[in-house]
Amino acid sequence: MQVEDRLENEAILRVAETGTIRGLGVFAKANVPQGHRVIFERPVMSCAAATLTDASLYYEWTKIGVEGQNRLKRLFWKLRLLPSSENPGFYTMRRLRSFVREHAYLQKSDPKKANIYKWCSYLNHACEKCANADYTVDSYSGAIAVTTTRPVQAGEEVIVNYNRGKQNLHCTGCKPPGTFRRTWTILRYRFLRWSARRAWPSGEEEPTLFPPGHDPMVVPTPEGKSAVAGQLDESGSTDTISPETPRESGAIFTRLRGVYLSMLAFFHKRQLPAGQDAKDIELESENDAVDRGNQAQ
Ligand SMILES: C[S@@+](CC[C@H](N)C(=O)[O-])C[C@H]1O[C@@H](n2cnc3c(N)ncnc32)[C@H](O)[C@@H]1O
Repeated sequence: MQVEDRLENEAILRVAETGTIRGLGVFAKANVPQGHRVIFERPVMSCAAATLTDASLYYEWTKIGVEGQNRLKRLFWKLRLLPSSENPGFYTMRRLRSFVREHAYLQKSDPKKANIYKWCSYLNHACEKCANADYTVDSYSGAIAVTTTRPVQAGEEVIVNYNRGKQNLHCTGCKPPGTFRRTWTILRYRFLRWSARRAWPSGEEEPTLFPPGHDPMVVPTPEGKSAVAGQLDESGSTDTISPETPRESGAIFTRLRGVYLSMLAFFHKRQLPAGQDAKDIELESENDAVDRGNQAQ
């Protein structure tokens, strides 16, 4: 096997925003030939798949402790709004469960496990025809390998076909969503990411998807030189993104957040008994109360 055959994970991939309803995705930093193993990794978290509603996830989440939880929060922004705690409450567990449902791959061990991976949990779905890679999960160790099924160009998204069970994702390649659904999903998604970024305590370094000093555009080559990954296409295709293009504007999202909070307060107020004022209602206060109640039991 040649040295370049072993380049995988961060050596040839990066996680970036797709600019589509798929949210974040995994992109190739260099041209990858067909049949190349682009990802090989072990789970960063694992729990019993059939028991997502019972103690398994709770056990795993508390077992890794606050430090482990913070490590996962660095990898997955969707977890960042959750409090790190050795005694997570109802709300935390509910968010965690939906995260696992969305991001886990099944390991066919006995009992079946739901595994979260650093790279694979960012892979998006496409139909068999449009997918450019395939994966296998080792039923013993849970290690996952993703291999390209056709050549992938630098800047192209690595996509696999994983629509199974109850997940009902469309292939955005050959079945693009309608304008309304696309706009709504992208806005909602960006708003959530922006909130997650702001939720990180000020003064602490904001978590990134890459280690410090890592330049996602520079691809290490086997000879020890560095090659700059090819620029992404300018065709406006929704399947590729330009890393230089700033995609988020703080002002717009501040305004959107204001509108969103006013809407929440308005609907909340309608549900209150007459005379009670809703102006002090804070986001998630209901869930916090459930959390506290749960912990008190
Ligand atoms: C394994 S995660 C992939 C990472 C995810 N895109 C993110 O930003 O965290 C799977 C989730 O990505 C989104 N997704 C993946 N493929 C999609 C597709 N073809 N169309 C719409 N959403 C997709 C769905 O929300 C799905 O639940």
